[in-house]
Amino acid sequence: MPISELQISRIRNLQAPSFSPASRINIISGQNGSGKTSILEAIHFLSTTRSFRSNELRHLVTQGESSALVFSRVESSTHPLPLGVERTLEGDVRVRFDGRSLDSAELASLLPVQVLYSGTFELLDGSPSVRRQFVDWGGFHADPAFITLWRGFKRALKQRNSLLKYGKIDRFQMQVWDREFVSYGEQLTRHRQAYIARLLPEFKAILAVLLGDVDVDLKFYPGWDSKRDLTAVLADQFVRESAQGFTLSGPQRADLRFRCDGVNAADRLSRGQKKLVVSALRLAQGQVFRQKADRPCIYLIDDLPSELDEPHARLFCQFLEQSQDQCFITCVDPDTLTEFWSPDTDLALFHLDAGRLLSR
Ligand SMILES: Nc1ncnc2c1ncn2[C@@H]1O[C@H](COP(=O)(O)OP(=O)(O)OP(=O)(O)O)[C@@H](O)[C@H]1O
Repeated sequence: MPISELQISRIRNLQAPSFSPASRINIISGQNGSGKTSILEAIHFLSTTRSFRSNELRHLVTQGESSALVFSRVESSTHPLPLGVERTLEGDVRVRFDGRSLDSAELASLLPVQVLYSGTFELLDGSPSVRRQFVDWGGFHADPAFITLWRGFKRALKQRNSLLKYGKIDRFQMQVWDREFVSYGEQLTRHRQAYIARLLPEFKAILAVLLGDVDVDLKFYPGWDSKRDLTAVLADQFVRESAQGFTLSGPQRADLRFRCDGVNAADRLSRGQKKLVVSALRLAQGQVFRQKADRPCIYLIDDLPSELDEPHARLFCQFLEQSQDQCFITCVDPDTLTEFWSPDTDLALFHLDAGRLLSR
């Protein structure tokens, strides 16, 4: 569902910009500190009630204000529908869509976003939790059952960990949570594996175009030795877990492993190559989403030209153009980017000056 109208209030330095984005490509230019990334953050906030740059709301909310608000209209098969998200520093969250409240899962499913920004490299060299989030984004959008499994697993893990942490282990209670942990954990893992199996050919095909001869191998690690039964793994590690006070193996330790020429890809690739690998992953993720859901995603791409030479930036833009997704792309100088699109692509240019948005 593309966004056809946006009104942003009380986010960073933005001076209440209100605009009608193009259904396909939106290029937002401006000098350093003008607020380009903040526009992307505002759209991310609309889709998730969070920033992608900071876990703390107070950084997103304009200094001296007490809440952030983004109002929008999103296209539906008939007419644009209103969607508004507001969060206060006191902790209240209000999400209203077409006259009713949405929970976070409904909101995420309404407006799926893919983000590429400087922190995106973490997908290759950051902590495993970043890669699990990536896999789980796919699992969540691939199957409505996923969220129930994910929540069930999280609950079992939390209960197990609290029993282990407080030391007085009631064996009967532990068995109950072990059963839940294994049952949800195995189902969750099957969904994750199925998702990666679908993603992999798309990722490889995009990467072959973007990176040419450099081959990057992607493998999913479920979080324990997958040749072994998870129940047996829990039984074997119980004494060590009791000593350490938390669950050692299982889907909470799942990861993706990227290898290039037999070594960790993060240690081998240049920054530009890393950006292309991460872009290929995000593009592949959007492609798999579209095949399944038959609707586009929203891409938020911060400073697209940085790290990329002109031919690679052009190739990347070609993928975006073919995708039919709605894209918001920031850059300092729009001149290079504007010539990458075919004349019939719905394209809008915006320029930001100290938080004020001007159409170009
Ligand atoms: N909570 C806040 N309240 C008010 N202003 C803020 C707040 N947080 C950040 N700012 C300011 O808002 C601006 C936001 O910059 P942003 O990162 O969006 O700029 P940008 O155009 O993406 O810059 P660059 O090209 O350097 O990446 C900065 O000038 C920053 O100092």
